[in-house]
This record gives sequence, C-alpha cells and structure tokens, in this order.
Amino acid sequence: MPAKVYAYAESIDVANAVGKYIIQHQDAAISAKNTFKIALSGGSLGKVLKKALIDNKDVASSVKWDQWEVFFSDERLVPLDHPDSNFGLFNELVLKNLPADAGNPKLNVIDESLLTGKDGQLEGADESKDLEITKDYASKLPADGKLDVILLGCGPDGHTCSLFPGHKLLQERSKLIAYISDSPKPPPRRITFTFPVLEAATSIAFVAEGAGKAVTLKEIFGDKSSQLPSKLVNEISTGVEVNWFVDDSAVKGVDVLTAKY
Ligand SMILES: O=C1O[C@H](COP(=O)(O)O)[C@@H](O)[C@H](O)[C@H]1O
Repeated sequence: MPAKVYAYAESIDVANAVGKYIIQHQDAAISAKNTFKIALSGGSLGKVLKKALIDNKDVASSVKWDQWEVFFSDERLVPLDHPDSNFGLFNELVLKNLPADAGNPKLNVIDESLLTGKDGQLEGADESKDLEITKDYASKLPADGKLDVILLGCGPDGHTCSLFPGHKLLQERSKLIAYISDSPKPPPRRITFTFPVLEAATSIAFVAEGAGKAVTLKEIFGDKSSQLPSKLVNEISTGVEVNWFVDDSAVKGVDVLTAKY
C-alpha cells in the first residue's frame, strides 16, 4: 500500500488534519475494543500535538483521554522532566494544558528509577541499567504488539524513532524495544521502537514540516534505492497504512501526489 501524503500551505492546517486523523482512529479503536493505543514521538511533533489536541477546540472536545494508552516511539535516557525527554515534551505542551475534567490517559514511560549517568550522556552511565530500562519498556507494550496509531517524525537526516541511517538497529528483528548508545543526534543514550513494532501497527503517520525537510523527502519519495529509515517505513508491506502530514515547503520540488485529509 503506497504511503499517502497530505499537504497544506499552513502549519495550522497540518495540525488540524493530524487532529482529525487522530480522532478518526481513536473512535474506530474505542468502538472496536474500548481503548486507543497511540505512540508519540518527540522533536517538532510536540508543537503539532499542542495545536491539534489543545488549541483546536473541536478536536480537544472529542479526545477521550480516559481511554488512551500512550506510548513513546523512542525516548532519551534522561529524567522525565528533562528538556530532552520526549515524554517531558508531551507533558509540558499537552498534558499540562488539559482542563481538570479532561480525564487521564494511561502513560507508558521509562522507569526513571533505573537512570544512571547525566543528561543521556555516556559518561557515568551503567549500561546494564540502560538495558533494564529497555527490557522494562518492552514489557509495557501491548501483549499482541499492536498499536492503533504511531505518530512519527522524520529528521533532516531521514531518521525516525531513534533509528538512524546506516545504523545496525535497522536490522533488529528479535527485540521490540532496542537500546542505542551511539545516537548521532544528542543525547547518545536512548531507547527506540524497532521495525517489528512499526510493522504490527494499524496506522502510522509522519508529520514533517519546513523547507529543511524537502531534500530528505525528495530522496524518500524519489529515490528507489534510498535506505533512509523513514523511506523503509514507507515500504513496510504488512498492511499498515502509512500517511504523511506535511506542509507545502517540505514537499516543494518533491515528485509525489498530495491530497487533503
Ligand atoms: O531525536 C528525535 O528526532 C525525531 C525527529 O525530530 P524532528 O524534530 O525532526 O521532527 C523525533 O521523531 C524523535 O522522536 C526524536 O527522539
């Protein structure tokens, strides 16, 4: 199933489309099994989620937080209130802005009590504890391994989750959550979903904005031989639908059909 690309002139329209997409999948998941399992990413996605889930009042009033189970597609090995934490970003921008009666999602976060070292750096880190964090996070994934929605970012280098171009973790098949201590983007110590988790999902959506992503998207959609991690997600053939929500500048010069969600 080829990836679908939804493009908009304005950033706010990208966020509103992401909000609509989330609500449609939330409603389908809840009517089927009474719960919505969604994985989030960090980086630029944080601000999009704030616009989609807090500022857009129609979407905000449709979110059934009590029935959400939230996971993180990757996480940096830093305290949950650290500026580099992907959970921390979601907490600051979304959770802390929820009205008191909004309900409480079930949050699946790393076990902070096992953290060592400082700021996700290698110095002072105890790798055996990092591996415990990794194993513990894997145990939090749904028993059937199936997430309803995974929201992904695409870095300017084409990475997604903490799966980086050319990295050996792109081949990881035996673990659902993997540990990385040589992330080329700081901080170096992180955990990440592997391809088997992405392959088992119902729906994946990338959100990518800005002219800085155009060269990368050109390669992802135009170069059949590209091995960029985000391009490899587009090629998953397990039946998971892959969507891209982008602004016009991110797809300027990219030879791809776009639509509105
Ligand atoms: O390091 C990370 O980067 C990616 C991409 O971030 P973006 O700011 O270019 O959208 C992000 O998806 C991932 O969760 C994060 O850990």
